[in-house]
Amino acid sequence: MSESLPGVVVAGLTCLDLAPKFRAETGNDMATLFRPGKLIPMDDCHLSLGGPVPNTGIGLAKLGFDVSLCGKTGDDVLSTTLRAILGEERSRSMTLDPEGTSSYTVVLAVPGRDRIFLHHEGVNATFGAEDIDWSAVESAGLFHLGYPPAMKRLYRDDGAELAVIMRRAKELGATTSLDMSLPAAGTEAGELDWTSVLRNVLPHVDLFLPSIEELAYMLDRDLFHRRESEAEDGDPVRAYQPDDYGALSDSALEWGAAAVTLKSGECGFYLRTAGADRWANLGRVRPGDTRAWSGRELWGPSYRADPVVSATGSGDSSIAGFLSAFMRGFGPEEAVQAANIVGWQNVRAMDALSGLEAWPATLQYMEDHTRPRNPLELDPASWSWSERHQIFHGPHDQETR
Ligand SMILES: Nc1ncnc2c1ncn2[C@@H]1O[C@H](COP(=O)(O)OP(=O)(O)OP(=O)(O)O)[C@@H](O)[C@H]1O
Ligand SMILES: O=C(O)C(=O)C[C@H](O)[C@H](O)CO
Repeated sequence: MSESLPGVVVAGLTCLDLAPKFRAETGNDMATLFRPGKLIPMDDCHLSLGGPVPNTGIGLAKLGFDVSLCGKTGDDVLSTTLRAILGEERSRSMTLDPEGTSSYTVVLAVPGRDRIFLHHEGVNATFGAEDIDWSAVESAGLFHLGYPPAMKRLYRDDGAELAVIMRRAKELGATTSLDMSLPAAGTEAGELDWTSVLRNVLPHVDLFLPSIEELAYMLDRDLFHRRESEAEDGDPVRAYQPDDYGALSDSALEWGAAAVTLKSGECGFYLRTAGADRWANLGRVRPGDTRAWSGRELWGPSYRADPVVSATGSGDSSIAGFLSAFMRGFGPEEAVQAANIVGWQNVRAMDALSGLEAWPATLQYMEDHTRPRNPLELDPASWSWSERHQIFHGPHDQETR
């Protein structure tokens, strides 16, 4: 018998990713690599869709959901390419703005280094409520929006337009989820008071899904810079402490989210949830067992990928995994595992979508407890490991184990 799954609308940033492939022999010493006047011999260029609209949207479609994509492109050759990759059917709900340029990202994925993005905002800067297919939201179970920090109209005026969109989606009965991106330092988004934006927006967001670095940047800039300098040349995510997760998620829950997840790259996926009262106020997609989702603090280690080809879009993919389990009625432990599995599927491929598999295969990976994980060391005095769920329970976790 086929499953009956809710419909989904995914809105927000859409772009074209151009990822020139570096050769292994090129090495990864950045100072030597990027010198004025130099020619770097490259392999072919991987062309793919970028941003949460295609990455999370098509990710969810691969996982079995019927998804409407609400993004925006200009009327140019990048748009023609983007729409050709997307296909006619999926492009139908996308807005075409004849006045603007399409957004693109040049992805510099130097082997063994975190990727660098050269990003052009293009028409994502003017994306607003009128670019959303509200008739689809009326019947959708879930409305997901991603990357306001790279979408000017959504973050200006303390996020007024974003708040309008999230409120309307909720009023139309959809469960709402929101993903972030890292505001670019030194730009308007980077200098913004994100606390005011989040205070305005989070009352209308059920599932808030940023990464640890994004939320630290938005709520505690000193902490963000401290962890960055502590990491020196390594991954700053590794420098964050469990108490940072607790403090940052506290604010997000206090301002109205029912759940906050903090994506943490190789350090895995963290989930914290509000109490039962907030869970009673979800949209059409809601857990069968509200209690299982109330007052939770869980952290699942990531899965070992060998090799990690590119982490581009791993956050978008992990969200597709998390939402997929959530919308199928699984508990929070399984939703965290699904996020880590789909994030892991993602990093095995250059782009955000080619590594992703269908739900039955994903479920099999989730159930395989022998699959190797990356190390995650948490203080056993406050974090306990559950053999049954293969997950850590934190000091704020209210479930009796
Ligand atoms: N190197 C890795 N090995 C295994 N899993 C990974 C790795 N990097 C990311 N993941 C998986 O993908 C998830 C999301 O990654 P990450 O935390 O980097 O998201 P993000 O910062 O939002 O990313 P992005 O903005 O790059 O899409 C992680 O929680 C983890 O499950
Ligand atoms: O990997 C990331 O951090 C991304 O933000 C991926 C984006 O969705 C996109 O593919 C880059 O343009």
